[in-house]
Amino acid sequence: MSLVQEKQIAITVVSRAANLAQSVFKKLVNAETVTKKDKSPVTVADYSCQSLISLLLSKAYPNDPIVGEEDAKDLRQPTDESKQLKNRVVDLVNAELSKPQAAGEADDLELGVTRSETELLDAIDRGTFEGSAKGRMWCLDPIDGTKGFLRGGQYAVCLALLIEGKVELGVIACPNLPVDPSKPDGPRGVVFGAIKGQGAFQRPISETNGPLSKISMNSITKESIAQASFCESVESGHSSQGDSANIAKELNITKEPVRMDSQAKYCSISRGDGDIYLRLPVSASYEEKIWDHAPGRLLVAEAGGKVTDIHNKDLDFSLGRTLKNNKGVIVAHESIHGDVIKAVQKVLNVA
Ligand SMILES: Nc1ncnc2c1ncn2[C@@H]1O[C@H](COP(=O)(O)O)[C@@H](O)[C@H]1OP(=O)(O)O
Ligand SMILES: [Mg+2]
Repeated sequence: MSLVQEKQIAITVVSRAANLAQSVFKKLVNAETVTKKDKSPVTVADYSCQSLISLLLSKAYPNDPIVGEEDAKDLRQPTDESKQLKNRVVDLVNAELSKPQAAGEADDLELGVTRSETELLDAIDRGTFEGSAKGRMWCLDPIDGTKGFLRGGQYAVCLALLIEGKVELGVIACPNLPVDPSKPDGPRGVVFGAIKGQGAFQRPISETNGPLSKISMNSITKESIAQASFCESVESGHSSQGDSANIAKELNITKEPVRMDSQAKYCSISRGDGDIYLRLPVSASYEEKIWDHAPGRLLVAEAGGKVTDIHNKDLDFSLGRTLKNNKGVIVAHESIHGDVIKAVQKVLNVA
């Protein structure tokens, strides 16, 4: 199967999951959010989107492993809370699966058919692969930016195909991102995608048969770097906002940072809504997860940008479920990435 066909499949499954997430978002109540052992929140949308995407991917690629953020352990517990959550996941996924195939959606996914509870829970657990430098694997964050999802901000459904540890295909759906950035109150919901060597594109999620438009980062030079705008996490625990303010000062950037959750940051700078994305380590021990960066990294690279860590090293997706050989993430247009790295290393006192 060619990467172009794989792209159509990835866009279809991610867009379906984005529809599901949007429908949950409209009706989300606190009872549908649970807190995992590491204290991060997880919602019915996280489980449902992982189930839906893993199930559809397994129709198209029965032998491909999936590195997904969630597992179904908590849904398989014999408690009332677990059963309630599980039933809701099964209902939501089947509601989305039962919608017939629309024009433009990929063939061979058996859309229009509901599934048993066992199939849907097993699909979630297909995401427990440990990662590998060899062969093919999919990398899935069913709802990236769960905190953004809960606060009505940005969140993203994120999927990437990796071959021999390198990202070959990336698709990200952002249900809450304006289709046209110059109309923040206009329609929302955009799907982004990239194939290595073939560029980056976007399309409204709802237009399953619509054209994909090519996107690129703003061209920016050393001379215009002071006019750049940068984005960072809303959560100060995910990226040091004090360090980013000092880096901005070092680059003579005066615009306030744009704070948003999830890989929507990669998407928005890929289409020129902003110029730089800084993710600066807060804790020395945190290892970034591959599903938080795989599609975003390819999207930016295909839109003219460069993505490294604070040591100017490429992100290495071949070492398991985390980027254990990297610290932080620095994203900017190729023409200014070196200058941004210099400022980062000066402020953080690293080389
Ligand atoms: N200490 C941390 N440093 C960086 N990222 C983190 C940290 N803790 C959690 N994350 C991850 O940041 C991602 C969201 O990033 P952003 O702030 O850019 O929206 C989530 O996937 C979250 O993982 P998790 O879902 O396991 O909590
Ligand atoms: Mg995430």
